[in-house]
Amino acid sequence: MNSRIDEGMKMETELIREGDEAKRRNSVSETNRIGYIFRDQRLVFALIGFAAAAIFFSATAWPASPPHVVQIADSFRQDESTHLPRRVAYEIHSELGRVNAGGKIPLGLKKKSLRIVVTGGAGFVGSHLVDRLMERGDSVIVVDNFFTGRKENVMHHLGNPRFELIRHDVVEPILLEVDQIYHLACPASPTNVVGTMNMLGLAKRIGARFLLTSTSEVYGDPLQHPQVETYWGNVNPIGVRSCYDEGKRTAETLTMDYHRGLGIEVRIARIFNTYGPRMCIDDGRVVSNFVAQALRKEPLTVYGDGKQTRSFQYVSDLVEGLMRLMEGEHVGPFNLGNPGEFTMLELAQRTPMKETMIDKGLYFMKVLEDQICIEEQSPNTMEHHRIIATDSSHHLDGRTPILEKTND
Ligand SMILES: O=c1ccn([C@@H]2O[C@H](COP(=O)(O)OP(=O)(O)O[C@H]3OC[C@@H](O)[C@H](O)[C@H]3O)[C@@H](O)[C@H]2O)c(=O)[nH]1
Repeated sequence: MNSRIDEGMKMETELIREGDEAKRRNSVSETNRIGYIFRDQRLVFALIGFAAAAIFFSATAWPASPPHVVQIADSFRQDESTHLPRRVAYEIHSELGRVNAGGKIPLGLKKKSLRIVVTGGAGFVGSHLVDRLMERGDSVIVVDNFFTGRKENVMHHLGNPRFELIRHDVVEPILLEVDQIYHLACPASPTNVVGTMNMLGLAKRIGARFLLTSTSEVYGDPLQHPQVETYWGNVNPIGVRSCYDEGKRTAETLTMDYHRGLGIEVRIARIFNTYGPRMCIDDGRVVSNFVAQALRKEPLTVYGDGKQTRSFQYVSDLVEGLMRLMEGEHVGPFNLGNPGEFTMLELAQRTPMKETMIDKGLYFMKVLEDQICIEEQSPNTMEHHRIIATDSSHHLDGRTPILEKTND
């Protein structure tokens, strides 16, 4: 019995000794670890490493609120045309750094190229816009049904990997992934409203910024001169061209409704008479008519008494205006035109005819009876000056801009 107790005590003493031994070993290894850290200034190097990493990450990380998002918020405060916040999806889109439509870009970073669809991009104005966007380095999709547009206008981009051409009528919906939509396609028919709805639907679905090309014709036969954007116009709802005027007015209404109701980023350009290369010779406008008639040595058809006035802008000025409008912050209608005004008689007199007309008496053929003439149309371009800084070299005061450029 006693020997069993002795044995137990012995085991207990041994266990205690082993425990002490283990503790001693642990404390020795702890001392070794601490010693290891302090040896050869390892701790100093580790601290320097942490500090460097912290500086690097804080310098390269995106700010919590990127500059261009701040700009959108600022512009919202300036924007009196709406009380709704702007499209959230667009801002999120921007935060991802995939698009920067006019916002500030972080210092040192190259501006991202955009994916842009231009409806009616094979037409007169559309093709010039496409040229500029391609030149800027963007990826451009042209959607055109070629009713009035021509493939030749954009042929020179075929084969460029940043360019796509789709034959499509916008009265049918289309799904594309883009950052911006320039909606130029618009026949003078009631279907233009359907096309606009489809493209607004696309803008809503993909969170793209939408620019509607409207017209000075929304002012109808204006009672105010020159026309400011706040003027509501004087339009005949049942005239022969009313489907165009009223169609564009409805398109503007829809555009603003999509903006107010769904927060879509929208721009509206009210375009005044424009001329330049690639104009359709048979589009019925006064400039192309006069040029065609001069070339055919026919009398110029001056409608009415010829005292009605128009302003004419060169197409490159218009394209510049469209792009600045799209990239800028102005929501709501914006006149794009040239402030210089002419009567149609003056325009006819300025059309170079001398070599082409046999008899000076054939200069003008007045069509007096049933031509309905809008008396005065010219934009109030105070804002236009601010954003476009008009190029006076393109004022229509003679020959070359019309004849040379429309013939190339
Ligand atoms: O052969 C002609 C053609 C037109 N005209 C007159 O010239 C003036 C200008 O007529 P245009 O057909 O060139 O065009 P408008 O200025 O009325 O509208 C044009 O330019 C502005 C755009 O927004 C419109 O969409 C576009 O149709 C009108 O008073 C018209 O009666 C002529 O005297 N002779």
